[in-house]
Amino acid sequence: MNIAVVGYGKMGKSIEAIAKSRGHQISFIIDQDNPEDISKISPDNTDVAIEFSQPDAALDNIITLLNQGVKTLAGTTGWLDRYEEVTQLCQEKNGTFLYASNFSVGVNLFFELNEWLAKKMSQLEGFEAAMEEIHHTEKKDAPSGTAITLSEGIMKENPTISKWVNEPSKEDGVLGIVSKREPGVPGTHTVTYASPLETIEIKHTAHDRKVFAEGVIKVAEWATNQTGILSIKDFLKNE
Ligand SMILES: NC(=O)C1=CN([C@@H]2O[C@H](COP(=O)(O)OP(=O)(O)OC[C@H]3O[C@@H](n4cnc5c(N)ncnc54)[C@H](OP(=O)(O)O)[C@@H]3O)[C@@H](O)[C@H]2O)C=CC1
Ligand SMILES: O=C(O)C1=N[C@H](C(=O)O)C[C@H](O)C1
Repeated sequence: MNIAVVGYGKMGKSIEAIAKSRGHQISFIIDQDNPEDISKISPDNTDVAIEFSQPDAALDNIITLLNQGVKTLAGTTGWLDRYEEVTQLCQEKNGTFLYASNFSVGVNLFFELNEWLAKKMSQLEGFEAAMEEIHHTEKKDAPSGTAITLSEGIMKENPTISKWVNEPSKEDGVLGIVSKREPGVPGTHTVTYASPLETIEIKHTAHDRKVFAEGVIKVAEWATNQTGILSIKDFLKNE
C-alpha cells in the first residue's frame, strides 16, 4: 500500500515506522516545511493519506485531500466543530473519510465500557461524574479529542448530563473535564463516579504512542477496500 503521511511530528514519524515495518511504502511526507506538496497527492500515487498535523492545519489538509480524490484518515484533534463540512464534501466527491479521536483498539473498547457504565449510572442517584485526561506538555488542544468522545458517550447514555466543561464542575447536569499536562505522558483518561460512600473509576493508560500508530495502519489496510464516511466502529466489527 502507498501511504501519504500528512503531518510529520511525533505521530507522523511513528506512523512511517510502523507502515514500513508492515511492508508499506510512503508516497509523500507533508509537513510545515513543504505544505504545498500536498497538491501532488492523488489516487494515482497514493492508496490512503493519513493526517496527523495540528488543530489549525487539519481542516485545510483534509479538504485538499478529499478534493483531490484521496482516501483520507484523520487523527488530528481540535477541529471537530467543522466535521460536518468535511462529511458533506466527502459525500459530494464520493470520497472516503474516517476520523477517530483515538486509534488505539483498547481505547475504542474503553469507549464501549464508558457508554455501558454511563447507562448503568444514569439509573443511580447520588453519584457525581467527572473526567480527567493527562497528556504530554506539547499537546496543543484541551480537552483531548478522546475526552470529548468519552463525554459524548456519557451524554448519549445519561440524559441527566447535558454538557461538558473543561474545568472541575459541581453543577448539576454538567460534566467537568480536568486536563493535566505532564512531560512524556502519551495519554491517560479516567472517568469517575463518586458518592460519599463509594467511588467507581474506569481508566485507560496508553504506555506508548505506537499504540495509536499501529491502530491507524491497521485501519488504513482495511479502509483501502471501503468507500464513504467510515468509522472505527465499522473497522472493529470486521476485526
Ligand atoms: N487520533 C489519535 O489516535 C491520535 C491523535 N493525535 C493527534 O494528532 C495530532 C498530532 O499529534 P503529534 O504528532 O503528537 O503532534 P506534533 O506536534 O508532534 O506533530 C504535528 C506535526 O504537524 C506539522 N504541521 C504543522 N502544520 C502543518 C501543515 N499545514 N501540514 C502538515 N503538517 C503540519 C508540525 O510541524 P511543525 O512542528 O514544524 O509545526 C508537526 O511536525 C494532534 O492533534 C494530536 O492530538 C495524537 C495521537 C493519537
Ligand atoms: O495529542 C496526543 O498525544 C493525543 N491526542 C489524542 C486526543 O486528543 O485524544 C489521542 C491520544 O490521547 C494522544
